[in-house]
Amino acid sequence: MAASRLSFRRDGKLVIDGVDVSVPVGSFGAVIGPNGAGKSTLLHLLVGTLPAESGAVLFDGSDLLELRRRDRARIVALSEQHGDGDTGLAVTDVVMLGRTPHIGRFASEGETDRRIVADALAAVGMSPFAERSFDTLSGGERQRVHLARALAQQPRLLLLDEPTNHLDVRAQLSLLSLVRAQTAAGITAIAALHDLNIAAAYADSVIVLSAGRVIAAGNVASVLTSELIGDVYGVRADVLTHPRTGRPLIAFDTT
Ligand SMILES: Nc1ncnc2c1ncn2[C@@H]1O[C@H](COP(=O)(O)OP(=O)(O)OP(=O)(O)O)[C@@H](O)[C@H]1O
Repeated sequence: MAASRLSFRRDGKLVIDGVDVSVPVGSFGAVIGPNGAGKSTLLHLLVGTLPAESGAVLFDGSDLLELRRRDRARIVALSEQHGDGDTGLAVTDVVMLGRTPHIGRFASEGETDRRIVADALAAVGMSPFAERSFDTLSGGERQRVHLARALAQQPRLLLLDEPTNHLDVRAQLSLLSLVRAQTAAGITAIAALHDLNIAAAYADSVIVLSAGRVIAAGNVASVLTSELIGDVYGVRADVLTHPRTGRPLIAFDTT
């Protein structure tokens, strides 16, 4: 996946300013950066729910931004943390919405769609909640249903906006393992993350956004240095090496 020169303006102000993002197929890219840096906006540009002012998103030979909505939705899905007011739907129906781009215009869901939805719910550990009203779920349960809906869409490019938000530590690790399993199966994943240690532990590459611009990008170890963390977030941190994985381990200075 290679996005180039993406720009987006709000109230005349560039909030995404000529951004290039490249994430190899079948790998996991983390987008990090301070509040308001433009991470969510960038994901929305990639999935086409916000219109880019300029730029292209090349994936498997086509520019996703040029595709019709339905065709694009067969390739790229965004698991969001917001946008879930009262739906009045059962959990299984929310996840079935992910099948919309695959179901013929005048057709209805079939056995295959129901199996894919059941598998997606099982993958996120939400099968026991299938018939519950989505509106009664906790924040973490909703987050997992959002992911199930994106998985049911069977995208080749999976975008996740702060997917670990609301999740307890075990649910966080299991979600990231699930993303890792997806990339091992050839899916390309891009997640906006706040937890730098989660990014360091799971991502293959990191893209650092600040004020709508990419200020660093590359593999985790080369990008996540104490200098960069200091520059971007204005905090002090030592970057250690995880004793078993060899990946960066960030210890914030709280003294
Ligand atoms: N609906 C909106 N209307 C006006 N400005 C917005 C809107 N949504 C976002 N913005 C602004 O656009 C900029 C980028 O926001 P965005 O949500 O993409 O940042 P982010 O990096 O995802 O932030 P966070 O880490 O806080 O979730 C911010 O300055 C934000 O205030």
